[in-house]
Amino acid sequence: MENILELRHVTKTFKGFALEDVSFELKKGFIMGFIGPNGAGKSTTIRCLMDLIHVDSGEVLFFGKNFQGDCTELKQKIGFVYDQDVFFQDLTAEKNKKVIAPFYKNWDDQKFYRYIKEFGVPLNKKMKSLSKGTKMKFALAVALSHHAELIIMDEPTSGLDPVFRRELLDVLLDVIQDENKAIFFSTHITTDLEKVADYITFILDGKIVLSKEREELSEMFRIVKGPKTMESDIKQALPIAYKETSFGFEAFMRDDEAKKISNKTGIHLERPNLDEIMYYMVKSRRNV
Ligand SMILES: Nc1ncnc2c1ncn2[C@@H]1O[C@H](COP(=O)(O)OP(=O)(O)OP(=O)(O)O)[C@@H](O)[C@H]1O
Repeated sequence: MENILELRHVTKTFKGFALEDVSFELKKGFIMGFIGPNGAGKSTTIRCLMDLIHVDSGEVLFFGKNFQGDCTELKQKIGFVYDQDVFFQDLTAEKNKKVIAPFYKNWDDQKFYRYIKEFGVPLNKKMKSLSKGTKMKFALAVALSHHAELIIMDEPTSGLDPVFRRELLDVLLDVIQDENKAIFFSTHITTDLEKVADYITFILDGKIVLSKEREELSEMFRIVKGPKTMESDIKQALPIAYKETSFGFEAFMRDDEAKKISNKTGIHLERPNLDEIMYYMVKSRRNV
């Protein structure tokens, strides 16, 4: 199956922070969630792939091709939602649309107005007077209205109320019905990803620690709970993270390690959700 997006060994160094050897791929027909704690490098990675900042080394391929220096054609194929104000703040939403639409060969006015109506964006108000969430809705409507093949979004659901967030997830699932498209977005709201993401890529301290199918990821780890008397058994089983609780202990470990001790009396295994996976991985800062 064809990769719609591929990063190969991308590095970018700032004073005090570096993206190191960032590699992952996204195939057509799938949604990938990009997660990691504050300052892990999500926005920097997205800026690198949108060529808003230049990579020091490595390669970014879209549709199997390196578009470096030939972004005009590429931008037609990508719907991009950025985490900053990119529209003309003194113009109304309608005027912004009039400026933007001609840049896209496949601009679809009907689709745009349908989303604007569905999302409840007032077109006659100046951008600067719109709330953060409404600006995000406008940005989403634009990104979805030019038949882009790849939608890239930096924290699109932050600032959105839970009702609209849910509606947006439905829109994303609808977009991905077309198996030639793909969606890549960063977020801190992992419950959104539990609903829609096929793949999860996790970045920590500028390095990719995981890029896996969501289903596979949920089978990869276990939270193991047990009484204090089992402490030495658990420590021998090489937990990724371990903490004492009022009942005994809680350990985060790989499923294959957890299985080895699962039949011992008092041991209880739970499947972690994405928040818990992120929590323990960040705490341990260990590669798996
Ligand atoms: N232009 C820059 N110059 C120097 N440092 C930068 C620059 N841009 C980003 N950084 C640093 O890179 C690190 C990663 O920032 P980035 O915005 O990519 O993180 P993030 O994962 O998107 O975080 P958040 O979840 O808080 O949005 C931070 O320490 C940030 O200060």
